[in-house]
Amino acid sequence: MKNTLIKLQQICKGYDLPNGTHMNVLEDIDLNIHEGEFVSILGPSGSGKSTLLRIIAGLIPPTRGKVLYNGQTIEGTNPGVGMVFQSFALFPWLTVLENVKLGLENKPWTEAEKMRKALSIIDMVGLDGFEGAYPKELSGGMKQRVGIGRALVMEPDILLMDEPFSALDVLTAENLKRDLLELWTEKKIPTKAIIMVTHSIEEAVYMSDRAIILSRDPACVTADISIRMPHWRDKQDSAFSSLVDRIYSILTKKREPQQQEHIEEQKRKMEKVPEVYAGALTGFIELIEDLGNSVDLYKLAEQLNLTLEDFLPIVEAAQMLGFATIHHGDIALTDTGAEFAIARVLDRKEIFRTQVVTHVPMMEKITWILESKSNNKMAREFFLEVFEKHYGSEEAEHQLDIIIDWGRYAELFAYNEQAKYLYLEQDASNPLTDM
Ligand SMILES: Nc1ncnc2c1ncn2[C@@H]1O[C@H](COP(=O)(O)OP(=O)(O)OP(=O)(O)O)[C@@H](O)[C@H]1O
Repeated sequence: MKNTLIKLQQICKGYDLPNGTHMNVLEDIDLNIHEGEFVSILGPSGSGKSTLLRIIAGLIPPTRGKVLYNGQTIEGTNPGVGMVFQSFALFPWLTVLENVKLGLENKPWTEAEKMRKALSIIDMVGLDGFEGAYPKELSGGMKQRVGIGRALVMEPDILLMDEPFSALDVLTAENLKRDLLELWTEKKIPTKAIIMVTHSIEEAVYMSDRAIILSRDPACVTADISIRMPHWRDKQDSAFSSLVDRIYSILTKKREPQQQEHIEEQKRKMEKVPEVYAGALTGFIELIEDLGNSVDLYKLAEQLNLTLEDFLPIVEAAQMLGFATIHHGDIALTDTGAEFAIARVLDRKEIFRTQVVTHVPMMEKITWILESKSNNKMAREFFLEVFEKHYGSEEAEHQLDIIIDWGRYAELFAYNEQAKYLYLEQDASNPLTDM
């Protein structure tokens, strides 16, 4: 059995929001990372992937639970990790060499030793000749090479990477992935394990030995998948694409049929809606219909040139509203979805209305409130305050925008953009009546 480098024991993390409520982000995460593993962490946007990585790094403490590194509980920053950030996080006033050497500040090595190690790592990450350059003189890919060099120069046992390639263009990212993988697989670096947060399933399957998949609200580990193909992996290979499909299915898995109490609980909790406007959803359903009603999600995302982050909410919304189902990585329209795709505008709105009222409990509450008011109107601010109590202020704005968009498309209510209030359609003839 391989040595366990990192052990997460029942990690929970929550945040107190400014309005006095509490949001649980991570719940009871148990995870062991072993020597020799390259592990990817995948999950929907906002699920808590970065939070988990920061807890492993000791940059933020868990609310409950423990992180052990080599069997020792971590208090404060984890001495065994080096971290690479999506945004590179370089100091613009320092040269490449100075940025890299920064990682060595706390190492008990002589200045000459630090210099030797820094120059050697700069060479290894492909920046030989750029030691004296400043970040503004470098391309994005080169900046991230500095970011990786700064983490690796510390000779950390564990390299943590938070979406290290997502700020780079595709070719640059591919190039850097190959170079990093070469350092890792050919053991040119003493790193014992790598943990990478990514939105790209393909990247995870290409690079890592294990994919950990998180759910959302709060995040739990829903799957832990071994990736046993030897390097270098061929993305065209059927084993490669079937694994990508499998992970896609897990990430887009429709919720299991729920117990009545659970449904009631979700209603109370005001389940979040995916952040997708009705127009985008409609276009997506039309596209599936044009492609023959059923299509491989992974290939579709690739063809549309969308990242998982862009794509998942659309798929989630289509499932949530009963327009589509996912099976083995393929998305297929339901009968309602197929009917919606070819319906005329007014029929389409009616179908959308039925689906939204059935599947989004919040819609019924909003229309009920508007009906109950004698002037059939209510300020956006009122709903925002209610939403803030549940989601926090930033999320509340997004959620309300989507709910308003869906409600307007379904013609359940209208919205006055200038005066910022919701009102029932029959009031549309006189939208400026006093509130
Ligand atoms: N300091 C904080 N205070 C309050 N909420 C926070 C804080 N940091 C993160 N969050 C919230 O915690 C949740 C998880 O955030 P996190 O960045 O870990 O998710 P993620 O999966 O990495 O997201 P993404 O895929 O979009 O990068 C989000 O809802 C975020 O708004």
